[in-house]
Amino acid sequence: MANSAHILIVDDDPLNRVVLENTLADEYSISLCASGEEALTFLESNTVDLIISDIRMPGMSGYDLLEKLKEKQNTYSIPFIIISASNSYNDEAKGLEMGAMDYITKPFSPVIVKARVKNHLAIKQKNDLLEKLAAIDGLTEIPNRRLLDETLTSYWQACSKSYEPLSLFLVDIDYFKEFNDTYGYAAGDECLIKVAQALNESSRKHDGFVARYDGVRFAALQKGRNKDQIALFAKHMHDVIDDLTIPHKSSPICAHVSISIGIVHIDKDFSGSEQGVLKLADDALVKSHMQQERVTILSR
Ligand SMILES: Nc1nc2c(ncn2[C@@H]2O[C@H](COP(=O)(O)OP(=O)(O)OP(=O)(O)O)[C@@H](O)[C@H]2O)c(=O)[nH]1
Repeated sequence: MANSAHILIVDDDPLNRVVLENTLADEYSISLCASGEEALTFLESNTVDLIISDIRMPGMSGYDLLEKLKEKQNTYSIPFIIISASNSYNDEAKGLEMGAMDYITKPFSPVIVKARVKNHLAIKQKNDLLEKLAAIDGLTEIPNRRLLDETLTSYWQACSKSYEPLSLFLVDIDYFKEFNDTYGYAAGDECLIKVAQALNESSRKHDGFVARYDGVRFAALQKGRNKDQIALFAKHMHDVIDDLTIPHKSSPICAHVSISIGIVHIDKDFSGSEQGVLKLADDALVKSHMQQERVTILSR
């Protein structure tokens, strides 16, 4: 990231902006804003890796800007460096306590600014990697249950506000215990990886989300689709897994690995909780198993 990192400089003084830009432009891509308000608007449609901001600016101060950024999920983790003419310990302490990563006083040494920026970008890169790893399932390398819970909450909030339909799928690999017993646990792992990757790829192609839910079950989310489209997507999931043609000689229902699907389709009724919907999807999956249906869709 370091060489292609994008840095936002916020300062009302044009000369300060130019000096900082000249200090960093050789190594990074730089954007400039002349006020906190302008920076907030800029960040609504742009992503940056680090922000360097003055404190005292007309209108919104650097502290106010920092406070606003800390309130938003998409900006709270951007490293924020304060650059200020004030060498008061109180100002420095206030900035650091509010979550700024560093405090540099003006006039500054270009070498020191460069070194500090480089260090903070390296820390951010490691934090981003850790965050990514914490959201990925170790075996299948698709999103894990933690990311599913977060994504379900954000889809749930968005759909209940916009009255868009939301569908939650639970997908189970059929007779997987028998698969492990027949082919061995390592082959079982390989099968899980293939199924997970296939479901993930097809779901991403259709603007959806898939995660490993537990053991051999996966959860998928789709927004804004009516019941017919959902039934069609479930058929597509079956086709994708059928096309893998992974032999399963001990399955009583199919010569190769197959899946069962339970779906809850929520059309406007967002009462209750996300966890309640997961339970309903589980009920739909149990129904699919009991009635030997490939798909069960419950609506509410
Ligand atoms: N190889 C492998 N097996 C796993 C893993 N996680 C869970 N399993 C096994 O998957 C099997 C799941 O069994 P069940 O939940 O009973 O499901 P099933 O045999 O597919 O039965 P139905 O759900 O009725 O189709 C268990 O035997 C688990 O030990 C894993 O990461 N790797």
